[in-house]
Amino acid sequence: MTEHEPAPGVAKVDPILVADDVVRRFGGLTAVDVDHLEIPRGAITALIGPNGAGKTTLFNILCGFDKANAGTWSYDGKNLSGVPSFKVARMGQVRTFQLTKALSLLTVLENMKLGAPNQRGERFWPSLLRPLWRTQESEIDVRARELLARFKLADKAGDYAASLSGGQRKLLEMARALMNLPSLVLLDEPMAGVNPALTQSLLDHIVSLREDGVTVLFVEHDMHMVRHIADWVVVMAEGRVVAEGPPDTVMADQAVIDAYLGAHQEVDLGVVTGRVAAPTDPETARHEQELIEEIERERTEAGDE
Ligand SMILES: Nc1ncnc2c1ncn2[C@@H]1O[C@H](COP(=O)(O)OP(=O)(O)OP(=O)(O)O)[C@@H](O)[C@H]1O
Repeated sequence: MTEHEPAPGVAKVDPILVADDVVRRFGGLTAVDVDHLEIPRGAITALIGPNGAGKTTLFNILCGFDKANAGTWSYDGKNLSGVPSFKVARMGQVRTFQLTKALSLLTVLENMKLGAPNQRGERFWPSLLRPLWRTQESEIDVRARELLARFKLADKAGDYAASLSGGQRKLLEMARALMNLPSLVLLDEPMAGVNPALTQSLLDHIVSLREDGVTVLFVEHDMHMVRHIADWVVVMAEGRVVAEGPPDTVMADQAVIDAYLGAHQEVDLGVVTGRVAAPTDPETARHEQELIEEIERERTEAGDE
């Protein structure tokens, strides 16, 4: 990946995501203070670090779910600073987001359709061009069902998402992100709250994304979880990137061990923790609500026909 020893901020041959001088403060607390970070294209990168290291905050900034106080970041050479998350998604960089209460009241198939790009959000034109809209609808339906089959959720298509187990929800979140044909997928603790049997299946799906040419960046609290699948590991502590490199090199790095042990995480290391729902920026929440209302209208129309 590089001719030099891996060090925080190391340059990559072909980065897909580049961040510079990104700072996020909450009152007097500096949650993120990253000088320079490059995410390699076509690889699986894990963002790890102890509790409170700033991983989630940085992740949310990179995909437009939170705003930084300072800094710039770009995806595929396009500046993303200040771009809201649903526009970031249309550019091909998609994050998974946890099933909110509203989304769990939709069926599994409807959840999948919500992940499709450039359709309902721009609905004036499609409604004027109804036949075209219908073609797009059936293409979306086919893609959704193919992905559900791949993620072994085909027989759940008509079930409410609320009825899925924790692990199945994680599979649905990942499958839904793929509706957007992304080139970069950001996964927020994909293994959190998942039983060991499904963890292996989730890990396999992450590896299969890379095989499809998709770049993956995922946040993980448990550093042992990443050893098997990450090509590259970025370690954060106290808002900063303290180390990066291949998993085995990083796990043996004294700065990394100190960061974890210094934060008194030794008891927590093997634990897969449940996470709170990711925050939603107001614009994305409004967009999501509009989509839900439209699905509900379509359900009513279908019932009337
Ligand atoms: N909305 C917020 N308001 C105030 N402080 C916040 C907010 N979000 C995060 N923080 C603080 O910023 C710091 C970084 O938090 P962040 O959630 O990014 O860490 P993390 O590395 O993802 O930790 P974890 O593994 O526990 O999820 C913490 O001290 C946290 O308390």
